Amino acid sequence: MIRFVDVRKSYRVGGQDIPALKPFNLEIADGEVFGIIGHSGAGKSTLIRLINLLERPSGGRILIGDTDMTALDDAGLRAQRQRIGMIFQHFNLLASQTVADNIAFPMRLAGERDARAIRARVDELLTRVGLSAHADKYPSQLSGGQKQRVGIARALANRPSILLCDEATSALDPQTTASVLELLAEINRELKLTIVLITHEMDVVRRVCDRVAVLDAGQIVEMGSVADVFLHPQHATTRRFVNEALPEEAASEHSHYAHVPGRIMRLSFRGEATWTPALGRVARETGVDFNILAGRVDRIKDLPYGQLTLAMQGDGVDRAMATLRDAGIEIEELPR
Ligand SMILES: Nc1ncnc2c1ncn2[C@@H]1O[C@H](COP(=O)(O)OP(=O)(O)OP(=O)(O)O)[C@@H](O)[C@H]1O
Repeated sequence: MIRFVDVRKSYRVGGQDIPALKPFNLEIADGEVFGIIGHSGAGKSTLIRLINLLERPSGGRILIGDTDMTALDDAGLRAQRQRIGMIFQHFNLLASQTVADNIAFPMRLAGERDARAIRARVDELLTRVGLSAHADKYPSQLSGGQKQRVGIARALANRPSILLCDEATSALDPQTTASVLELLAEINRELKLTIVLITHEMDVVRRVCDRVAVLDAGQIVEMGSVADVFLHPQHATTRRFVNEALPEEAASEHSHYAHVPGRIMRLSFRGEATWTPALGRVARETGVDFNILAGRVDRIKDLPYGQLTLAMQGDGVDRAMATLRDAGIEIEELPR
């Protein structure tokens, strides 16, 4: 477990303390994929860098398991940092070293001298990230996605229990992003690593995270399971991020529905409810008419979900809503 207890962080700029993170508490469970989303300057990098103490907090304590990171001396901190791997937006590979040497670097830094043990571990990691044929290449000979895979292999070299991802897919195209996120999900599943990632894209959170915190101007303004936050965003900042991930619906919502007769409902289906034929049955039973205005079926990590915006008409609308709710479908009436 990673625990932030009353942590705050200010930067000293020109003799003044500028707050970057207001006091907060946060717990990240072992084995979860935890996302931190926020706009530029919200404090995401600061927060993630506090975990391995690349930034020192201005107050409060950061605990990993039973270890108070803030109380360690330099040697203790070096040892703890080996339990924490990190990957970066711009990969931070050593340009003059081969892929194999980049991956071996943290092992050598940790004092490993056995060349055969290093080679065996490098081969194992190259297989895991799908780059076995590229061991002797240099970073400049690789694509962005391949460079990030080297970054991931390097981060895993010393068998960490935590992996920090600092905008790890922001420099990649959508398809490469999807494959790197799939690799992170696989690593989380198979190695039971805790993953903390920061991003400014809700789609990254939706694909890979279990829980998410929304950071706005140095404050956590919303936190919860990705399904809850994604399907029912509460804070204005969260809504903006979710709408960016659902551009069609967001654009059509308020402008186009004004002339549509009936009551406008947004239905959210999760898990099994996504595939049940509840709508047709309820329409037959209650005599309501419905008109589909927008819809989407997708996944939140491994959970199938659907969202439908409907215009419903007829005397049975309230009864239809109650029946749909009984079937496990969440319904929200949109203001007109
Ligand atoms: N080393 C520093 N010295 C002074 N101020 C800093 C420093 N690092 C960050 N800040 C300030 O702290 C605030 C939070 O910055 P931070 O980099 O954590 O945000 P961020 O959400 O990661 O943004 P970005 O996505 O642009 O990196 C910003 O106002 C930033 O200007």
